[in-house]
Amino acid sequence: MTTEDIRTYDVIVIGAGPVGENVADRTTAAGLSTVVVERELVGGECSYWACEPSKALLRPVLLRADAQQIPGLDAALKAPLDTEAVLAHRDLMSSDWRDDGQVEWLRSAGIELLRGHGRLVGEREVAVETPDGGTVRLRARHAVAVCSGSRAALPALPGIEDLAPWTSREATSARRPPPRLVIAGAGVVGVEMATAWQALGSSVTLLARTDGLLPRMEPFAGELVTERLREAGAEVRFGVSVTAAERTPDGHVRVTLSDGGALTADEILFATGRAPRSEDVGLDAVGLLPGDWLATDDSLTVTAVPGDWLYAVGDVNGRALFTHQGKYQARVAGAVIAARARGDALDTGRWAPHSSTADTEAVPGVVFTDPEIATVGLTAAEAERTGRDVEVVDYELGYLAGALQYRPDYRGRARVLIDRDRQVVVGATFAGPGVAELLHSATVAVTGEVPVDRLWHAVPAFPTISEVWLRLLETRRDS
Ligand SMILES: Cc1cc2nc3c(=O)[nH]c(=O)nc-3n(C[C@H](O)[C@H](O)[C@H](O)COP(=O)(O)OP(=O)(O)OC[C@H]3O[C@@H](n4cnc5c(N)ncnc54)[C@H](O)[C@@H]3O)c2cc1C
Ligand SMILES: NC(=O)c1ccc[n+]([C@@H]2O[C@H](COP(=O)([O-])OP(=O)(O)OC[C@H]3O[C@@H](n4cnc5c(N)ncnc54)[C@H](O)[C@@H]3O)[C@@H](O)[C@H]2O)c1
Repeated sequence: MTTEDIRTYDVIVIGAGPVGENVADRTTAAGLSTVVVERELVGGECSYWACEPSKALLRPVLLRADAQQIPGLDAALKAPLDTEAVLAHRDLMSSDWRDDGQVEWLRSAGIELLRGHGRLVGEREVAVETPDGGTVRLRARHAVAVCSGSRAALPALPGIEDLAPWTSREATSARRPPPRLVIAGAGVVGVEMATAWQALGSSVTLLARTDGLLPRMEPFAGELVTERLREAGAEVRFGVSVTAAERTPDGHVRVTLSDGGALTADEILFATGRAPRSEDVGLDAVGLLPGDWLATDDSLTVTAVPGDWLYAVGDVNGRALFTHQGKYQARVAGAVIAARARGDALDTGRWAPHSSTADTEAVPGVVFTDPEIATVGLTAAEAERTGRDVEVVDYELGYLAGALQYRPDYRGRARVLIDRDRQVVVGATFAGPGVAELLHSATVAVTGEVPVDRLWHAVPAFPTISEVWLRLLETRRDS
């Protein structure tokens, strides 16, 4: 290798998903020359096989579910969805799996793009295997940020390689609804995709190995989603998992279940969690184990590697697997890299600019099902598990004038957790139609550590679903 093969930048970013793009944006804005290495599409999982296509599939389903209950609109909305039109809109929202727009954005932001597969090969060094079969060696003056994301984790079932099951990628990009779709896994991907494909024409069987859906959330969230899925015609089964599955000669899927039962379907989706995309990024070259989550401290620095030059940001660090949270980490990591490059001391205290404190205190998330589930901070079970002394306050959203205006058959519930010592909200869950846009009020209350007494002065407009905040305070006062 000659010296001409080596290109030097201030910062190298591996992976141009939403997180890598944001790290690069922040370091470039700080005046650091930055190259992003991408082996597939600029925009990553979120733009093409996750957030964007899934929400494009779900929006018409949720809107229709609400509108069907509104007098004057109900009759017009009884007909099935126009599946072809929904899928065409999904294609548009996924930019037809072309990344020209995002490549142009990188260019306009002054970020260099190098297409190819990047691997760490030493301290501050990355080798990139380019599409033409060549290798480009990159050297970083300051930092390398691994933003390689995550992929679907499949269960270790015999013969799964020959089964060609759906993962989140096929579930978000399929060209038509399979007549019968079995979904294994009752987390966020499982319930969102069950909601979408049942409405788009599939007969969905959703298998949860737990005794409810969305097991990491407040139990009422999963109960409400189960009710609606069943009303929509899906079969939802608890306490059962897949023990074997095979593709039959006629292309169907034969599924054997842990309860001794069996199912035949056209496709099976494994929505059984994520694994870090870290098996082939050269972790062994820096003394780490390929395939592991890349653990970091709150400044997103990989502390197991000396020298404060290696960062892991977004899904690959396993801290909070959401686009918005990865982008938050990217803003923090960008500030950390820039500060270290200038020789400035870091400010890593709680809620300080160089600490991703929200990853542990206030991760917001919305599940776009009917009804929507919006959560931030702790659940009651997490509070109990971690020994936090909290007051739990519940309110039925269907009692609110704003909820009944929104949808006359409104069913939903809200729960907030109040830290007894500090008298601040440390967790909130809203489950009901249209609650997604309510979530940020709770996120602000949790991150701002707003005293509960002050919340009495935050007056929600009438008649909105936000009045739940007032009702929760009144319920607490009167109990
Ligand atoms: C079905 C589904 C729906 C979701 N919906 C939502 C949602 O509504 N809201 C939300 O907040 N989150 C959602 N998520 C989660 C969200 O998609 C992820 O949190 C987000 O994509 C993580 O971004 P990232 O940049 O860390 O990783 P990714 O988006 O996975 O991007 C990583 C990039 O790195 C590239 N790469 C990997 N290895 C290399 C290498 N060695 N060399 C070069 N390039 C490499 C990949 O090709 C990819 O482009 C959803 C996830 C799924 C599966
Ligand atoms: N709207 C959103 O923001 C959104 C949407 C989709 C995904 N996501 C993100 O993507 C991540 C991945 O979602 P996910 O649903 O794949 O993972 P998840 O971890 O949320 O759920 C996986 C589920 O599969 C179950 N499971 C695991 N192995 C199993 C097996 N062998 N058999 C049966 N069940 C099994 C688990 O008990 C769990 O309930 C989530 O953490 C979420 O943050 C976000």
